[in-house]
Amino acid sequence: MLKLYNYKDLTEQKIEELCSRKAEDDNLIFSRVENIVNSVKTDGDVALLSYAEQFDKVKLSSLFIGKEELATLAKQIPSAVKSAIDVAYQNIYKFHEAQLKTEAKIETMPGVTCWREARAVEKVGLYIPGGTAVLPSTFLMLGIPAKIAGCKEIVVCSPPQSDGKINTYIAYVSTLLNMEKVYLVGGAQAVGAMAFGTETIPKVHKIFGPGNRYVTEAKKLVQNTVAIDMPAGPSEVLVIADETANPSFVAADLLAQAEHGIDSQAILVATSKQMIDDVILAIEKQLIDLPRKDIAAKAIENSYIIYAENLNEAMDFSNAYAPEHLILATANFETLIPSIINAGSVFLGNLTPESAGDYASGTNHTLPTSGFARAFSGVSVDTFLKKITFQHLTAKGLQNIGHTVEVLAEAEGLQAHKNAITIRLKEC
Ligand SMILES: NC(=O)c1ccc[n+]([C@@H]2O[C@H](COP(=O)([O-])OP(=O)(O)OC[C@H]3O[C@@H](n4cnc5c(N)ncnc54)[C@H](O)[C@@H]3O)[C@@H](O)[C@H]2O)c1
Ligand SMILES: N[C@H](CO)Cc1c[nH]c[nH+]1
Ligand SMILES: [Zn+2]
Repeated sequence: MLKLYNYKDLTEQKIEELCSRKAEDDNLIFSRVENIVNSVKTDGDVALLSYAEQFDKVKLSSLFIGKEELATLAKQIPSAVKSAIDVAYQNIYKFHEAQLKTEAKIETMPGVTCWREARAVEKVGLYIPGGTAVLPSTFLMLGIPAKIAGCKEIVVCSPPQSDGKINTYIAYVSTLLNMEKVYLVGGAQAVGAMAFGTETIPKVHKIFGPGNRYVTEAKKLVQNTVAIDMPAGPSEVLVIADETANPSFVAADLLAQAEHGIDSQAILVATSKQMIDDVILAIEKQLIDLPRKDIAAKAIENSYIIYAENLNEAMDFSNAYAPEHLILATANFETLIPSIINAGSVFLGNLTPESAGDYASGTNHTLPTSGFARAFSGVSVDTFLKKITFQHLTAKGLQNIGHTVEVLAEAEGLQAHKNAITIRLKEC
């Protein structure tokens, strides 16, 4: 069961260790991923077909499913799921569309105007996980902002099913997003394929999407060649609970992330010892009925509880940990918001389950894990855009700024820089 620590007793070193997310086999995973990515780089499709046999247990006759077949598969989904996907699509679209903003042009000096314009990354690769659970919700979370941003070429990779096809829900989302095809490739090999290109899979400029440790390690590895959204690995949740929390709700939220995989993290930081006992009991009770109880139990075993004396201490730990998801299971959540420094996405109060954001409220569920929330944001329309700066100088502008640039260029000993100003000033 969950290990329990008292925040007051934790040394700096212990806090670092609790926040590190290191695993004993990290080096092994890295070297496996390196081998996979290198063999995709050298052997292309041959390697992809061989990895599909090895990891996905399928002999593929084609590395992709085209638009027509996707449409046929999409027709097979039950109407209740179709309606739920449609609602999620609309909410995610609405929230992300509002992120498109035009910036004002700024006149920094009379006649000197500077501004930024957004342009979509032209070729993007989306990874849709499909190992232990197929995640059509991730397809919505990546495909919708990519479309809103205006990306020209969208390459989609997801592991094949054992029949060599793709899940019907994934097919339905691909029709909603008007995708041409879905490539049947998973894991580190999918990341390698999108980074270097193969005979079948186009090379992209930026790779997006979550995945297991293999996928995430591969994304980190290919960064010399291609940009990535962020490291978005095994799911994490940190719940801060005080005496106003509902222990059954807290247990449900912890288990929701624990069921993603045995390497998920489900951390409770509570300010009441009674609450801790009640949450542990509720976890034991709820686990019994979960189809993925073995996975969830293992993840819970790898996680821990911290007793903090007050909400400030709890928030200090949370900021050090930088969780992918932070749930404030307290009626007093408003007062805590200003002290949140590091978190991927935050869920406020006792009636806001993380599952709402995972599927349908509108926010993006592709979020930084392993402490990367200290420096990265989750996926948004911005992640698919580059901001290009522009400037224009009139004759007046050149006269106003000229002397400053000449002096600075001189100070740096860069005469040609200075001349580019002087030669123009002579003309106006
Ligand atoms: N951070 C986020 O935003 C976010 C969002 C959704 C999901 N997730 C996480 O994504 C992950 C999905 O993992 P998954 O495994 O279900 O699907 P996945 O698609 O990420 O990985 C499946 C692939 O992993 C590869 N693989 C499996 N075992 C391997 C081995 N021994 N050696 C080499 N490659 C191997 C195979 O190619 C397989 O197709 C979960 O950990 C989940 O928590 C994170
Ligand atoms: N919790 C995951 C992000 O860590 C996203 C997800 C997809 N489906 C269910 N949950
Ligand atoms: Zn989830």
